[in-house]
Order: sequence, then C-alpha cells, then structure tokens
Amino acid sequence: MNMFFCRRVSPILEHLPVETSTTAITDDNALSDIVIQANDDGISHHRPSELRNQRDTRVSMDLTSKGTLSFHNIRYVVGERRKNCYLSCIKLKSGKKIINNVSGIFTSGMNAIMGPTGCGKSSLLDVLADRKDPHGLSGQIFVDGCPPPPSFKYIVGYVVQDDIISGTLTVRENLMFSANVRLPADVTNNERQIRVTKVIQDLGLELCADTKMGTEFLRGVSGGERKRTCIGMELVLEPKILFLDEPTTGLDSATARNVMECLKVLSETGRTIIFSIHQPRYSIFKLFDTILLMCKGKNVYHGSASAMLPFFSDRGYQCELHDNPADFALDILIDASRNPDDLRKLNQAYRQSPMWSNVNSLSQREKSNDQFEKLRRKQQGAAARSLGVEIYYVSQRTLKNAIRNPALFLSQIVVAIILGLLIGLVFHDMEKTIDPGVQNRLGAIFFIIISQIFSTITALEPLLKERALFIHENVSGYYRISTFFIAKLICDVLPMRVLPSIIFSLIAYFLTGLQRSVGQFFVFLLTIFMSSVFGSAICFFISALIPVFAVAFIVVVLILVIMLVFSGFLIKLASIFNWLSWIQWISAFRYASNVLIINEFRNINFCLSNMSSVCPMSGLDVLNRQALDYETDWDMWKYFFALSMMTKQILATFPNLTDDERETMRAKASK
Ligand SMILES: Nc1ncnc2c1ncn2[C@@H]1O[C@H](COP(=O)(O)OP(=O)(O)OP(=O)(O)O)[C@@H](O)[C@H]1O
Repeated sequence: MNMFFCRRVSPILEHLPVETSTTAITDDNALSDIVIQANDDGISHHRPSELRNQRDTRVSMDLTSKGTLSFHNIRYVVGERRKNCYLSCIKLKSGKKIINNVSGIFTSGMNAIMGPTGCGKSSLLDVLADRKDPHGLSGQIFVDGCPPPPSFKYIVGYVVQDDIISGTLTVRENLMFSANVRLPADVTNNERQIRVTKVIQDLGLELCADTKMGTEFLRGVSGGERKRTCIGMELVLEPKILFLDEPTTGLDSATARNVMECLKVLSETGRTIIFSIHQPRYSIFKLFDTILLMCKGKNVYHGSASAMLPFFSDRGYQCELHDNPADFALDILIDASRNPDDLRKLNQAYRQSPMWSNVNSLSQREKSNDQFEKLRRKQQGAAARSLGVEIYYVSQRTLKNAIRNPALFLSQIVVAIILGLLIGLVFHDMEKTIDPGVQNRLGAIFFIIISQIFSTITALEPLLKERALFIHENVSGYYRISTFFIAKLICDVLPMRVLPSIIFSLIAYFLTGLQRSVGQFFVFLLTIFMSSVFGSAICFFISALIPVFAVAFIVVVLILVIMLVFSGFLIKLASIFNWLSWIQWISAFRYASNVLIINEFRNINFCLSNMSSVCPMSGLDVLNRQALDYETDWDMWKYFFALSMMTKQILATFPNLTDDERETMRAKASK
C-alpha cells in the first residue's frame, strides 16, 4: 500500500504567511490516477475521449482543500508547426508566444490578472482552468500541491466573458437547471433547492429570482443581475476555485462594482477567485488581494495589491497622488509593450525581486516528487447524473424554451400555410389528362418536395444561436453531447415538423387534386414529414460544424442544390458522367420525389381530355418512362427507407463529431 503526502502549497508571495501542514492518505491507486495528468512538461494532455469518460465520473474537490493554485513556467505558443518524423523533428515555423514563462500562485481571496489588451490575460486564465488546447502548452500546474485531477475543469467554476445563459428561463430556473444536471446524483432534490436558494441570497438575486433572463424579443433582468446569475450557475457546484474572464466587461461602473463586491464577499468565505480584468476603477481595485501583471505574455509583477505601488516606486516609477493605481500600472505596461527595452527591464526587475525567488524556489520543490509525494484528491465517488436524468432535465428546458419562444414555431406554421396555398392554387385540381395532367403532376410533386426541404433552412439561425449555449454547457461539463442531441430531437426538431407537415399536406394535397385515398394521403404526409426532418437534419449538422450564419447558410444551400441537380427531374441521370452520377444515391430530392411519383402514378389512367372516356395512357407508362420499378410495395418504400437512413446517418454524426472537431469546439468555446 502506498502512502501519499500532500504538502499544502506554501503561499509563495513574500507578504503571505507560510503554511507547512501536511496531510496523509493511503491509497493503492493514488499515483497512477494522478500521473495521467502529468507529462514531461507537467501539463495534462488528454484526448477528448478521455475527457468524456472523466466527465462520467465526476470527482469533487476535497472539501478540506484550500483551493491554492500554483503554476510554474507556463508557456503557450500558437501556430508552431513541426515536421512529423521518427528520430528528430525539425521546427518548420516558430509560433507566436502568447504566454512566456509565467509562474505564480493564487490563494483564497481576490486574485486579479491585469494587463493591457492582448497581453495574454484570458489565455492564462484558460490555461489555469484547463480550458486550452494542450498543443503548444508547457509548464506545471498544481492545486494544493498536487496535479489537478483529470476532471479539474468540471469541478471549478468558470464564468465566460459573454453571459451565455438560456434567455427564456427565469434566474431560479437557470440555477436549478445547473444544479440538476451538474450536481452528483447523491445530492437530493431538496438539497439542490436549498443550494439554489442560498446562491440567490448570496448573490442578492432575491428580487429578480422569478424574472426571465431575457432574449432579443423579451426584456429581462439587468446586466448586473445577468452576470451574477452566470456566476451563480457555477456557485451551485460550491467550487473552491472560481475563474472569471473579464467579469466587468459590458457593465456600467456601478454595476461592475456591485458584481466585484459580490465576488469579494464570496472570496471571504475561503474561495479562490481568479479573474482577468482590463482597467478597474479604484473602488474595484481596492477589493483585490493579489495581482498578477502581464505585458506581452510576460509576468512583470505578482504580489499583493497593496505592495504594487511600493514595488514600482522602488524601481523608479512614481504614482501621482490622486492617480488610480490600476491606471498607473496599466500606463507602465502600455509603455513597456511599445518599448522592448522597458519590458525587458521590468521583467528583469521582477525576476530579481524576492517574489520571483519565492515562486521559483517553490517551483523547484514542487517538481521534486521524491521529496514530496503527491496526494490523490479525495474522490467522493459521486457519479455524474445518468444519461436518462440528463435527458429529462435538458428536454424539460428545451420544451420550456420552445413553448415560451413560439415565434419560430408559429413562423413554420405560417410558411406551411402559405406554401400549401401557393402550390394548391398554382396546381389547382389537376386534370387527369395526358396533356397537361401528367406534366402538371410531376411538376407539382417536384415543387412540393423542393418547398418542404428548402423551407427548413429557417431553422438554421436559431440552431446557430443555441450552438453557443450548447458548446459552453458541454465544455463546462453540464451534460453529454448525446444528451443535447436527443433532447433537441425529441422536444424540438420532430415536434416542430409534425404540425407544419400536417397543415401543408391537408392544404396542398386536396387543393391540387392528387389521388384521393386514405392510404395515398398518408404516404404523402409521411414523405412530407420525412423530407422536412431531413432538411432540419442538414441544418442541425451544419450548425454544429460552422458557427457563422452566412457561411453555414451557403453550405446548406450548396448541399441542397447539388442534391437537387441529381434528383432526376432536371436532367436524365443516365446522361451524367459516370464519375459524377453517384451523387444521385445521396439525393434526398430523388428519394422523396420517387416515393410521391410511385404513390401517385401507380393506379391512374390518363385520358385524351377531361370530357373524353378514352384513356389510352396508364400511370405505369409514366413510371416506366421515369425508369422506376413499381411492381411491389417495397419498390416504393425502399426510397422512403433510403431517405430515413440518410436522415438518421446525418443526425447520428452530430454526437459522434470527431475528437478533433470537439477539441476545436473546446478551444473556440474558451476563446
Ligand atoms: N489561437 C490563437 N491564434 C493566434 N493568436 C492568438 C490565439 N489566441 C490568442 N492569440 C493572441 O494572443 C494574444 C493574447 O490574447 P488574449 O485573449 O489572452 O489577450 P487578453 O489580454 O485577454 O486581451 P483582451 O483584454 O483584449 O481580451 C492576443 O494578441 C491574441 O490575438
């Protein structure tokens, strides 16, 4: 049995007291569980598939932990390319250094990362919160002296700069949603409600607890209340460490101060609050305990807020009497960012200070595994919510969203009525004549299928808007990708298509005078429904891959137009190049229209005129001319089956996006 010791990380900054307590636990598997986290550089490099598994067993941070985060020689380079080779690798392109050898320690209290725009504040925050693509990243991170557990990013709080939150839910409903899907199964419903109520009280949200957050169409809570709700979404987890990316951005000065005072109160309960901030006013600066100043990716000061002015004063920078210390420091950093010599001097001055020596010596001690054994974080063994429970809560929210935001659903109904009437009037009561009865029927069927598939593009924009929420929640470990997908399918995509398909079919089918039998009507209805589900599936898939509406729109249109060309209506498929004609097998237009053509032409005869009883042409002749088999029912249903399989395959690709695509999503979400 191995015994592991966790040395509480001694606060390294010269002004902070040094603590030397040790804790011992015994665990056979401790080391192996931790070592996953550390590579040669000391930084965790997980495959996304591992991350998915890690999320399945949520590990809670040891409740006795202090939430002390230390980081050593963090470097982050983007755009570096190396040649793939076996023995040695030649660097092809040196990348851009975003973070350059930054070390430090954050303990409980208010820890600010400050610096001019583009200095690397957000990047450092993301690295510390384990939200950066590990490619190009090196250095070491320890939490209470131990490498962070694999699920670190799921057990700390991270509040992104843009307040990404469901606008149709109230403050309380959003917090309850976070508690329901993120807290382990052993936290009872009653406990979850108590936690939410406490968070509402702690953040002073009582007055707006039952107000909706607000959307483009709905006036909701104020900016400060919105930000505090986003903080509350993380606080329901009771994290020891809370990261915030620019929490005051977009808020007026009074609201910004209110939010920061709220954070200060939270920090006084023993939490480590780490945030990036650009240019705080003095009343906000006063709330900081520790400051890390950055300039062009380099660290130029890391110490207590009160020691900052003396530090600069000792190095020849005097702050004027009524100047805001934050503005004073920022001016120094902006000047230094324009003058490489000044930046070098500042960086050197910091590196020669006692603060730097303390950070450095701690970093050396941290690396010595033989001196200080590592503690495996106490695993509470609480499993994350089961897939079924997640689907229940996410479906509940999706349904609430759809009901409270009926504009899209109503617009689909209106579009269905307009298209049904248009087709019904243009192809009104089609004659059963050879000319123009045959051509009109084929034209009507073609137009019906086009209108149904193309009209689903209206779903693209709402899907893209929801994408940001989905990515944020998935990356923050709210739920699995498949949960969102299944809930969306059951509570949004399918119901959204059922009623418009029925309305369209009732209007178009009977106005155009297609063959009136119950069986044929239901085949028509089913094909219309499946065509619109197919169109939605394409939009769903593209919205997952492409975040920009204009690009996503063009790609969807391009895909549909290519399928349209190979539908068999515009050109005889036999006359297309062999190497191109395979596209007909992935043309939804071809499959859907073939079902309707066989459905319509199988039992019909065409006469010379409306008055004539001479009907020399059978619908079967038309089917023969279209090169369609019709003898058995399977000849029709096989096209329906192909359309369904294509739809299923496209939808199934969404939760199975490759690791790389998900990794890109994580990186984008953290930006
Ligand atoms: N993936 C990337 N590719 C290229 N450059 C990047 C990437 N990520 C960050 N950068 C660059 O690194 C620098 C630091 O970015 P970061 O967002 O961390 O700065 P910041 O200090 O938070 O800025 P701001 O206060 O404006 O948000 C910027 O110049 C940014 O353009």
